[in-house]
Amino acid sequence: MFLNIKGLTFGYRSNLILRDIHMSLNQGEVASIVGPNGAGKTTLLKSMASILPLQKGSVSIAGKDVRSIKSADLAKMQAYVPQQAPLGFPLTVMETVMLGRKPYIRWGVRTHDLAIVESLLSELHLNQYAERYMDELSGGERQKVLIARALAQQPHMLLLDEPTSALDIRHQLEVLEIVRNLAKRSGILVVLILHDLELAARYSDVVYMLKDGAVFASGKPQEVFTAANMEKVYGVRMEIEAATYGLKMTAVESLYR
Ligand SMILES: Nc1ncnc2c1ncn2[C@@H]1O[C@H](COP(=O)(O)OP(=O)(O)OP(=O)(O)O)[C@@H](O)[C@H]1O
Repeated sequence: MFLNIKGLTFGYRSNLILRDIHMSLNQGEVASIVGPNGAGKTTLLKSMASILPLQKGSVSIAGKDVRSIKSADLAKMQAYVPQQAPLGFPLTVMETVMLGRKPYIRWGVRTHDLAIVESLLSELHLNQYAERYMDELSGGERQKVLIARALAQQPHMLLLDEPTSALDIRHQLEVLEIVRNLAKRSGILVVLILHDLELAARYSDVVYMLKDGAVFASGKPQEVFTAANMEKVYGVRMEIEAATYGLKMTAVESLYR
């Protein structure tokens, strides 16, 4: 297993958020973390990314405890894209994506770094924005640039917090297809937080469904997205059927009325 999480428990002050999480993920897999608002998805992803300190339990990557990996090495192994990133001082799209190369750049930008950035801008159809400043982009365009920056890191593990929330349907599919191809082609482990469960079913090999900070169900999409699980976790009665591309889920009624 490439990523192993054992007994991860985390709290903000006395408030327990994650309870005894166990996860095992392989390279080349696309895994989604789903669950209702406040279930602990972002807290879990930040714990995986070593942004939050480990309080209890362990996280290991390629057999190594993350606490024993130097932060410069960790930056080459994993890339994390938050829901929203602060803009900071003004940078162009090109400069922002180039920041992803930082862990590899010692004395200056090489033609190799430039080639990687240019190929990502082209793959994500961002070339025409290369010289634009980040605050001159739409929310969706900015989200794609942040994904390009993460890919420029050439990580073994890509952690994306709701990468499609600001994107229209065409760009949602574009981004998810790019990351899925990357997982399959380059053997990267991709972990996504997704609220759109049909997209999660369509693009994930494995799904972790959280409820109140614990893993309620995990496995293949069709094993996790059952009407019984949806009712218990989301409090919504749903009809779920197999579709050409994954699963079709229709909310029948909320149980809170
Ligand atoms: N910095 C913080 N300090 C204290 N509590 C926090 C902090 N960040 C998050 N929380 C709390 O932790 C819980 C889990 O938050 P988290 O952001 O992990 O949930 P989530 O499942 O990602 O939610 P959403 O779907 O709404 O993004 C929430 O109750 C939230 O209020």
